[in-house]
Amino acid sequence: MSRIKSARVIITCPGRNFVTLLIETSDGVTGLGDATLNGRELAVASYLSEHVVPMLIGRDAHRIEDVWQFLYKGAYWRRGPVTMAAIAAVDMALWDIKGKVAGLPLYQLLGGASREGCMVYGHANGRDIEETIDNALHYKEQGYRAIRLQSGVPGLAATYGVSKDRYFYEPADADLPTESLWSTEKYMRSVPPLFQKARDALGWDVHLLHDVHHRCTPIEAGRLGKELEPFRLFWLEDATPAENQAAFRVIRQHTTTPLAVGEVFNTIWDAKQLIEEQLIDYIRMTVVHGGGITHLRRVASLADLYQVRTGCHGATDLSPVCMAAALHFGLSVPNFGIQEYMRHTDETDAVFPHAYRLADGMLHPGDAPGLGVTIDEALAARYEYKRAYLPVARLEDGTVFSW
Ligand SMILES: O=C(O)[C@@H](O)[C@@H](O)[C@H](O)[C@H](O)CO
Ligand SMILES: [Mg+2]
Repeated sequence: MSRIKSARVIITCPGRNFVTLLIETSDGVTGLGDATLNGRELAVASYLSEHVVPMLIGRDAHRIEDVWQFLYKGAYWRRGPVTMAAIAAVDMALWDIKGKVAGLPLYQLLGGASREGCMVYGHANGRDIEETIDNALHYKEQGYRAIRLQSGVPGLAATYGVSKDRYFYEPADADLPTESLWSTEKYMRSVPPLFQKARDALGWDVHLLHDVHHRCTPIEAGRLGKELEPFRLFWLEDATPAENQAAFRVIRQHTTTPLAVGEVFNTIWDAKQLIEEQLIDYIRMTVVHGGGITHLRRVASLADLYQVRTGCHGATDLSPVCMAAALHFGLSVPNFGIQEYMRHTDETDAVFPHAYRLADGMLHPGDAPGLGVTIDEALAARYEYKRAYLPVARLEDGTVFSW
C-alpha cells in the first residue's frame, strides 16, 4: 500500500499568487494540486495546512474517492469556495500520484481520449472596438478557432476583461481593491456594434464568445442575447449572477444565444437546476473551484444527460497545475465543449514546467505520467506572496455592484 507520507503547501508569486499542494507517498511518488482562490489565497492555504494535512498523513494514497468523501462529508460544513478548493487540491494531487504509479497520463485513467485535443478560446481585448478586433485578428492568425471579445465601454474608465497588456490579463492588481464605475446602459449599447464589426473583420469561420461577468439582470441579459443573435455567438457567459438558478429561465425565454455559467460555482448543487432544466448550454466550473477531478466528472456526467457541455474556466488565476488537470478531464469526457485559455507569463511557466501544448487552436495535456506538471521549488521560493485583490464595481450613484 502506498501511504501519504507528507503534504505541504507552497505559496509563490511569479507575477501572480498561486497556492499549490504537494503530496508525497511512502514510495517517494509526488503529486501536485492547485489550491489558488484569487484574492483569498491564504484562507485556503491555512485550511489545508491547519485542518486537512494532519488528516491526510498515513492514508492510502490510492483511495481517491474515499479521501474525497472523508474531506467533504467529514467536515460537516459542506461546500463553499475555500473548502472545495482545498478538497480539489488533494484530489488533483492524488490523481497525479495514481497516474505516475500507473505510468500513464491522467486522461488514460479517466477512460482515454475522446478527441484529438481540447479546443480553446483566447481572450481578445482592447480599449475600443478597433483595438479589440485587431487583437482578435492576431489570435486568428495564430490558429485559434474561438475568441472571446471584451472591449472598453465608451464613457467608462475601466471594465472587466480589458487590460493594459493585450495578451496578459490580470485583474487582481492591487494591495487593496480598486473601485471602478459601472453603467449597464452604456455597456449594453456597446456590445452589439462590437460583434457586428467583429463578424465583418473576422468572418464566420471562427467562434466568438463574450463574458458579461454577472452584470446584467435577467431581463437585460435576455435583451442582450436577443440583440446578439444575428452574430451567432458560441456563448454568452455569466449573463446574470447565478445564486438564483431560476433566474436563467427568464433569459432562456427571450433568446437562443447559447449560455455559459459557473466559474464561481463550487459543487454540483450550484448547477443542478440550471442543468436539469436545460437553462444553460455550457458549464464553466473548473477543477480547482469545482471540487477536483472526482467531483467535476460527476458534474459532467449530470450535464451530459441534458446535452450541456463543459467550458472550463481558464483565466490566469488557475495555475498550470489546474490547467493540466482540466485538459486531462476535457480530453476524456464525452461532453467537452471548449476550454478557456489565458496564457500565463513566462515567470509562471518557469515555476511550473508542464507537458501541455497548444497546436492548431487546441490544447493537449501531453503524455507524461500523471498531470504532467512539476514545480521548481527553488524558483518558486524566490517569489514572495503579494496580497492582491480583484476590483470592486460601483454604479454611477455609488451603489456597490457585481464586479
Ligand atoms: O472568464 C474569465 O476568465 C473571468 O471571468 C475571469 O477572468 C475572472 O474574472 C477571474 O478568474 C477572477 O479571478
Ligand atoms: Mg468569466
